[in-house]
Amino acid sequence: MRYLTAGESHGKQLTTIIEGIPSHLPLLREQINESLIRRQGGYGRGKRMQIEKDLVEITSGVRHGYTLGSPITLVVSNDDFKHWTDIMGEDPLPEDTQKIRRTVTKPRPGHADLNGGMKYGHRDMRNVLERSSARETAARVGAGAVAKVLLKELGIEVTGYVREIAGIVSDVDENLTLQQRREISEASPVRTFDEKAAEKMMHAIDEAKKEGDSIGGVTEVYVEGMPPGIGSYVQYDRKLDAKIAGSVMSINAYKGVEFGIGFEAARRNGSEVHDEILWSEERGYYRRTNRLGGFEGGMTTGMPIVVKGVMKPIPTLYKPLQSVDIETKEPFNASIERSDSCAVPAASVVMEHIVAFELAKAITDEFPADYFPRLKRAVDDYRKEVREF
Ligand SMILES: Cc1cc2nc3c(=O)[nH]c(=O)nc-3n(C[C@H](O)[C@H](O)[C@H](O)COP(=O)(O)O)c2cc1C
Ligand SMILES: C=C(O[C@@H]1CC(C(=O)O)=C[C@@H](OP(=O)(O)O)[C@H]1O)C(=O)O
Repeated sequence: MRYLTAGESHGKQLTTIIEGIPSHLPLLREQINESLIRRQGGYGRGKRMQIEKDLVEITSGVRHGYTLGSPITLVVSNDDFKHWTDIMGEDPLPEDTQKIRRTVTKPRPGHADLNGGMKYGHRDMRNVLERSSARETAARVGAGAVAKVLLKELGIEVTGYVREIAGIVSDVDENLTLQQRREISEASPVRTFDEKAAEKMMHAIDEAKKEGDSIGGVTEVYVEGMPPGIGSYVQYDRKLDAKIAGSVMSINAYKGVEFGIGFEAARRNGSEVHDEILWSEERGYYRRTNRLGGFEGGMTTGMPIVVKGVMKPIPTLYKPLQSVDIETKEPFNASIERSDSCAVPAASVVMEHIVAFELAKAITDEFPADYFPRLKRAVDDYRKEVREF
């Protein structure tokens, strides 16, 4: 399985092409829309999200509610495009262009503007920001939503939520089931558990906004139902935890990844890190604890996968941060742009879908099948086999 996305933030549309989804998987447009709508929400988003109403059009690969096994194309229109037709059109510019050019020459620290401009020779850095914008995560969530449908049919569920914003931590009772995690976090405007922490987070977002600043945080994804042994220890590039980590790091503004207790492992003895192995007639092999977050040797253990990602504060600030105009080489203080002040709640939805895609890819790599019922039989047989090990 693989996918590509295309589209500029203020261009006509976002397009996702997904390859490798087996045929005969039941798939409805509404299942993708549900994910897209969730991504748009969350406290702290800016005015753009009031303009967009992300709804998908499936233009290939699905017929009468089932996948065909051929590439699936998803299209999400940018409603904002109608305000940008003169700036974003594909036709050559007319002679007298001064009025509509409005080139971006002031790079924002923390965004892709300057490096992208130098690399691609774009002296109008709009050509960079249009594609580096996290608008693209809508296209990625579309791919992840399809992956989630496949996983669910195989008894694997994935959910994402917020653990921390601006240093305010929301604890999660580790005994909560996936369903409980999903219900509680969905009900919270900051997509988290502890109501007191949620209040403080919202206050922090309001304060940041007032001060023209931005804040980051930590999101967590929790997965139930992955069979053990998915991924591999035999070659570095087959380790599934490494693939997930790379994928999470590819989300805009993500700066780090942890599995289970993560960096805390550096501060504990081995006896307080490793998860003891138990067996019962009822459950087969299982672990007393899940501090390693569901991975050993690059493979799933069969315990829930618990992975965290850290999102830096958003780079576009109203508060001045020094930069240099590339035309005049003069210093300037931050250009005022419309922006989110905190997108951590939305990013938790993005991360959920990014992880889901990696998992679906790992499953289809492990059990190659072009026909979904054959894939399901292979996974069921494998579950039985490892249960009897
Ligand atoms: C859901 C989401 C929304 C974002 N919204 C904004 C925004 O409104 N303004 C902004 O400057 N950056 C925003 N970002 C972050 C930038 O896209 C990101 O910092 C930029 O692409 C540079 O990439 P890097 O931070 O990974 O180095 C957002 C990120 C995510 C995941
Ligand atoms: C459009 C989305 O997020 C955008 C991500 C983003 C950025 O620089 O990453 C900048 C903002 O866009 P604009 O410049 O149009 O206000 C966000 O709204 C979205 O999530 O759908």
